[in-house]
Amino acid sequence: MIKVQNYADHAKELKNAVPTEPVLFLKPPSAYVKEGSPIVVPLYTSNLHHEVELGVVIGKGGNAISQTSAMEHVAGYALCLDMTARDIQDECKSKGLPWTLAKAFNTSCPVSDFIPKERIPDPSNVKLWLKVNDQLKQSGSTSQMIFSIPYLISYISDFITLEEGDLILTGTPKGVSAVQEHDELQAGIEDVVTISFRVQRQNQ
Ligand SMILES: CC(=O)CC(=O)C(=O)O
Ligand SMILES: [Mg+2]
Repeated sequence: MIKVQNYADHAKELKNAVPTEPVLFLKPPSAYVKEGSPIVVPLYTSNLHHEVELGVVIGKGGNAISQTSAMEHVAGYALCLDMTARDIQDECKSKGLPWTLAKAFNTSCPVSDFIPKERIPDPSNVKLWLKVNDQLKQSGSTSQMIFSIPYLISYISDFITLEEGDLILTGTPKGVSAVQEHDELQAGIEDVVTISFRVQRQNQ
């Protein structure tokens, strides 16, 4: 699974520079969690953030994919949460270390069921939202993305050969915040899907 930083308002709220090229990082398959199972907060973080994101599911692999043909490689979408241990990420950033423990731990990527491509005819203009315990925290549109989906597919495939089943998370809009044990996270793509996950602390 490949991840990017892609919304100027989120970069600003974290006091990061607005990226001029996509910032890429990876999550392993063990990061996936489906509804019915909890998001487990690792013992080593005290500042776990939600980030709601549109996920793009690759149907046809390839490398050096052109922007014009990029959408032919898309099978569909998923609504995803990029759970991020912000305290660990800040520490890694200050030391120039990779973000692996901040981003790639078990259950760090809650996902919806697969959404066929036809259900989102215009992925460049869909509304995403996230609530914590019924309180709205994130509300944005993929129209605010810095880099379009065709650009991301083309850019990534120049460095990493894309394979069928790969999932590209396309970045989060502003409004990220810390979650606590027993919180209920609900998120949605307007008129398409909603998901719901409970937060649980890892056992000592
Ligand atoms: C700073 C980040 O955590 C980047 C990220 O994941 C994003 O969605 O933006
Ligand atoms: Mg993210």
